[in-house]
Amino acid sequence: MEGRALALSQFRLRVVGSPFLLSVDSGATRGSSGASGTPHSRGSSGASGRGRVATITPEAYPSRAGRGRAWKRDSPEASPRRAGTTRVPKLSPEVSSQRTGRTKVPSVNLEVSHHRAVAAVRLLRIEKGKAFVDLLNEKGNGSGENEMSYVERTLGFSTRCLDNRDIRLVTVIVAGTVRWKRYLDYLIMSLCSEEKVFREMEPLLLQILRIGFFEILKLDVPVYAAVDENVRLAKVALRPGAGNLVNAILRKLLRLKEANSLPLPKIEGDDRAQARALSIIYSHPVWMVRRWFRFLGKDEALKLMKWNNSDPYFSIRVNTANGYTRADLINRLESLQVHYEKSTMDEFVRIREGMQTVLQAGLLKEGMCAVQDESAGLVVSVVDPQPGETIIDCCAAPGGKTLFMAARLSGQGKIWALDINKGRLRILMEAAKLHNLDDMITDIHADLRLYAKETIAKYDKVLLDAPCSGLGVLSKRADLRWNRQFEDLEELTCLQDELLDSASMLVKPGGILIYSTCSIDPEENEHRITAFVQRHPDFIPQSVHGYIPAEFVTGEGLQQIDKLCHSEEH
Ligand SMILES: C[S@@+](CC[C@H](N)C(=O)[O-])C[C@H]1O[C@@H](n2cnc3c(N)ncnc32)[C@H](O)[C@@H]1O
Repeated sequence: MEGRALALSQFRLRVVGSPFLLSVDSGATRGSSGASGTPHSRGSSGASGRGRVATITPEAYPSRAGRGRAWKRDSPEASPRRAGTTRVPKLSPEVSSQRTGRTKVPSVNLEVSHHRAVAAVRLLRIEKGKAFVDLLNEKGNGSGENEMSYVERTLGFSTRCLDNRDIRLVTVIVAGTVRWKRYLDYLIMSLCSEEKVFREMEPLLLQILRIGFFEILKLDVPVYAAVDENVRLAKVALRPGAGNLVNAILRKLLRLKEANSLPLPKIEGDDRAQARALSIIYSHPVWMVRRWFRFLGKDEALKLMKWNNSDPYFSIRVNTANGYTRADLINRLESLQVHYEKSTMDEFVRIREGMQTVLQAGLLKEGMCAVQDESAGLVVSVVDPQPGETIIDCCAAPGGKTLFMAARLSGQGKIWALDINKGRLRILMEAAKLHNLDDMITDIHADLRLYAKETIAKYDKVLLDAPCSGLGVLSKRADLRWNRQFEDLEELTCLQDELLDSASMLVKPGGILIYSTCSIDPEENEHRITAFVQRHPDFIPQSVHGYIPAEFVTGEGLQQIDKLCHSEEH
């Protein structure tokens, strides 16, 4: 008999889980329940009551939980809406000492465009590995004050505190500038009088130029704003000469853009040369482009790069465990005038703009919803938690899927959330408590490879949401493409094999093992399953058809790759 392993790669609809479904070859059915030999029984009780939770779930921000940035508005005087207003407010001494720990009152410089100044400093810090790209955050949790003190220290003056519009602009500029870095740098270098000028450019000046280039080329910001504001920022933050250089280069860029003659490389020559040209035009590392040429073909590689460069939307999952329905969530969004789209998945809505409003309105704190990718929801749909089942989430933290699975159990059943990272596990349990799901979830702080050897516990369903390259989420994680190296893949695939072997030891006879990653790379997906099934002929790959909406499998969404794996008749 032939089994089928479905590999779902997901770049078209920004759907990022690639769940693989494997059942133990015991002839038992999917619906079996009850852990055998499970040592962690705390009893499972219903998820009643209304938890109050402020959570940004990890799907959207996998590596940033608990490290957000926010700005607190100090006073209306300190926050005039636009740059360039004539009044120059001073922050109160109280605010000043809160922010900086010093008694000195920093002067707020209103000559510069505040969001550009903050974006430039943030870009500088990202480049040094000391900040993250996202800015989606609730204001007022204190971390924004740190951010502002970085701005003050770096620029030598304060900007006023940012309002929502500024925060959105910083987010757009920072994410876009990071995403388009290779393209922008190529052009900046081409427009410098000599390469040395670019190579030796001081870091802050380079960030200001990148912002100007990005605004002109990708945001179509009016000339006077893109040129004048960035020139002024360079003059004030650096020196007049720096402003003159920015002025000269940006004006040169404008002329070339108007004449439609940007000095970009031609897509010609052999595959290697074409990959190099495309890596500049679409701003990706060359090794990724070459890899996608090989695995996907040129056309698909191109589509993927365009997709990675598009603005992501956010998905929000309504928290049914707290008694809310999607209609409740939609009502709230409408009252907040936040535009949304319904997902084909019942619990989800999509938001392109207005996330800041949702956060500030406290919808997450109320436990009404969580930010979660639909792709993560698809993985949970493939797990298909049934009341009464025992499930172990082997790489659980910070817990987006654990919480959704627990909600789907409708108060009956039990989930064990295992992770090697204690801090992330703590975040998971705090969220579980706020969602009133903590009775159903037990955390296990362990290395899965050791835990699997030592325990006798077996579970109905075992989810392995493995650590991966994240190559399927490049549009949401703008910096990831620059942080990943080709060599990472080999290390990751070894770890994935080890974790799969360990996870398989936890599946009870007749149980199910689900493997998912947020990568589109076949080495991390199909190849791992093929290798696993060869090592473990007692596991039979199953189709995920019937578990997730067909749209995600065959439509504009997930690309479906069917792969036949031979297994023994049973
Ligand atoms: C992709 S993330 C999991 C995301 C999570 N499933 C969710 O939905 O929020 C991978 C996780 O694997 C954990 N991990 C890595 N190596 C591990 C190991 N040897 N044992 C257990 N967990 C591990 C990491 O700490 C990380 O939290």
